[in-house]
Amino acid sequence: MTTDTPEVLSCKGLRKRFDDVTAVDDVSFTIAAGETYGLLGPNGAGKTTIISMVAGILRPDAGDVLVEGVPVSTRTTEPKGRIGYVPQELAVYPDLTGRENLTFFARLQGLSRVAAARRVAHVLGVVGLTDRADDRAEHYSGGMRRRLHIGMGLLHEPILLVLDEPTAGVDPQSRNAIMDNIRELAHSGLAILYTTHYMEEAERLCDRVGVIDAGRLVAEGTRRELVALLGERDRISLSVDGDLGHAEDVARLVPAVLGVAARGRGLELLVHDARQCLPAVLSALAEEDVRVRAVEVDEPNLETVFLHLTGRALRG
Ligand SMILES: Nc1ncnc2c1ncn2[C@@H]1O[C@H](COP(=O)(O)OP(=O)(O)OP(=O)(O)O)[C@@H](O)[C@H]1O
Repeated sequence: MTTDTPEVLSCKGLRKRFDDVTAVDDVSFTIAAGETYGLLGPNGAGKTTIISMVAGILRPDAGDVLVEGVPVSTRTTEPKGRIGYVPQELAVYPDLTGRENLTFFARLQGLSRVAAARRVAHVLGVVGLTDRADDRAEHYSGGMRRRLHIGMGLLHEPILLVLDEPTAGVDPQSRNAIMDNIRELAHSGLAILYTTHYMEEAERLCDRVGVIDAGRLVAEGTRRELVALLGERDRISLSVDGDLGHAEDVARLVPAVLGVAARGRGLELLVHDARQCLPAVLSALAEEDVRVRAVEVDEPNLETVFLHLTGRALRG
């Protein structure tokens, strides 16, 4: 890589241990301007630890974070000023209006009264809260509070926006609004680093995805590139009655089954050829009195990729 590459963020060989837990193990990736990069992994995989190091809040044991080629460290303010960091915990004052919340942070960042008012009005528009700007935040929905929170990360005009599970705990409609906001921000040229354990979000929103498992980046690429890692493999979804753990154990023993994960009220199976192996799966389950209510053969998705790479489900 040369110094004039268009990468906004470059992480090289990041490592972090907490006592005897290796939270992040040799993670490297880059994000270009206008690109949305998703870190996808289950709870505890190390996503928050990675982005805390990117945001300069946590010092890596090894490795570097560079923003436009300039190292980020916990001791310096530059180039942290180029990063908008939106952590999981909401920092919204409920008894202030949306506009007052943003103005408070804009003034803390040293903007004059006039400059703050102008910037806040712009950010309220970006996050779609102009109509409700003068209502107190305590009357906002969870999704609106999240968007206000994202707005706080945009006040200082960052070039890199870092979002830690920004849709956690919001309803599907608000989730869509948040994702629309993020897409617009990427179109405007921001580089976006996004963490999620929702496969659907990563698939819809991210140009490239880094799959994180137990602190390691186990694969990286576009959705198409990641699915191509599976080769000629199919995904079978089964809805079953009764003991899901037992059904999972039975399915795992069928020779043609490459991976099994319990999900919701059913099982996801990774197989070589669904049509060929389905009879064996169904008869093995029937022999063990597992009742199958529905069978679907689907295109592989990022969940299947995760199952293939780790042998486990992304989420239960
Ligand atoms: N301050 C800390 N002290 C000790 N262990 C920690 C600390 N922070 C994180 N860990 C551990 O490091 C690992 C990675 O945690 P991290 O929060 O980065 O995962 P995550 O992928 O962001 O999960 P989640 O989606 O639940 O936030 C976990 O095993 C966690 O328990």
